[in-house]
Amino acid sequence: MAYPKKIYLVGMPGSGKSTFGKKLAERLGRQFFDLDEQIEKMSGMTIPEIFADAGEDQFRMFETYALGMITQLNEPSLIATGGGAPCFNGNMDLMNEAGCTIFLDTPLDEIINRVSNDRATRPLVNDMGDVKAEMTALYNERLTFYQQAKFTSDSDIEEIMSYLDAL
Ligand SMILES: Nc1ncnc2c1ncn2[C@@H]1O[C@H](COP(=O)(O)OP(=O)(O)O)[C@@H](O)[C@H]1O
Ligand SMILES: O=C(O)C1=C[C@@H](OP(=O)(O)O)[C@@H](O)[C@H](O)C1
Ligand SMILES: [Mg+2]
Repeated sequence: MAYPKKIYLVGMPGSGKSTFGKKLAERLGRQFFDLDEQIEKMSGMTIPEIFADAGEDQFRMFETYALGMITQLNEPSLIATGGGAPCFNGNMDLMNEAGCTIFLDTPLDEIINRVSNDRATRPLVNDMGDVKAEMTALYNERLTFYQQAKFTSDSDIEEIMSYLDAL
């Protein structure tokens, strides 16, 4: 059977959605979209600029709009979402209705290491004082959304392919 037309990766910032998403899209032979890149193209601003100049609420509006646009495209695609995308404006329901959602469940310690080395491009993390404590709190807040994904994996491409093959 054909794979779902839309496959979305969800998970914490730093879990590897953008990096792993490209690999998985290649393996599936389908188009890859990074939601943040689409927002940057659409707005003509970088993600840090949007947060600084327009604020997070405006960013969330752009994010939901871009997600809707990509979801409506007819061709099959793999979409790496931003870490907050599933947690606002009913986006998780939209993704679950439109296709298949996969939670990249990278261990929190690994996520904290990665984002600590990579703060400038991540406005949410850049504003954190105690990254470890605040990332842990964010993870606990968001887990309820991420757990609504149809499948969970720690970026194991073979495990994910087996799941998709069995659909
Ligand atoms: N499997 C991996 N092993 C080690 N580092 C990784 C891995 N995947 C991603 N990274 C690094 O972690 C950071 C976050 O990855 P990214 O793909 O941007 O995550 P996300 O899109 O979920 O925020 C980047 O610096 C990236 O190079
Ligand atoms: O977790 C978040 O709210 C965000 C995560 C980022 O994407 P990544 O998860 O790809 O880093 C980006 O959408 C924005 O900085 C907000
Ligand atoms: Mg990303």
